[in-house]
Amino acid sequence: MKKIALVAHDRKKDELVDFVKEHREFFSKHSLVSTGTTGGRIIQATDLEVMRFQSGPIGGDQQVGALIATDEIEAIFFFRDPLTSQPHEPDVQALIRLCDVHKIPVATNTATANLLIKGMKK
Ligand SMILES: O=C(CO)COP(=O)(O)O
Repeated sequence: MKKIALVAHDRKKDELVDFVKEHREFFSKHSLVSTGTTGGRIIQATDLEVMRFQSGPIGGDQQVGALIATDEIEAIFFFRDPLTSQPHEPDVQALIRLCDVHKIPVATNTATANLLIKGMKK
């Protein structure tokens, strides 16, 4: 089974946690991976099983990217903070770029995330 990746910048973590809680049943049927801090928050809030990588700024985004490159990711929910500059912005861009290279659906906000879940349920 391919994996779903869950990633959120600090000011978007509450939104992603709420989103995962709202769609707990859907996410419970998938294999989940996450960057370090985001994954910790989701585990704490939901009891879902999540494989955690390093925190984003120290390589976690690149670890998710590596799974895209090896065709192990089905979709990414990456709630980005568009109003705060990130020290690892090149890693963020690289992750989004790899989604486009490999045609992996990536939802960067709740509106798209809801549509993506609808599409994946079919
Ligand atoms: O920085 C991130 C995505 O770019 C997320 O990393 P954390 O989940 O470790 O905060």
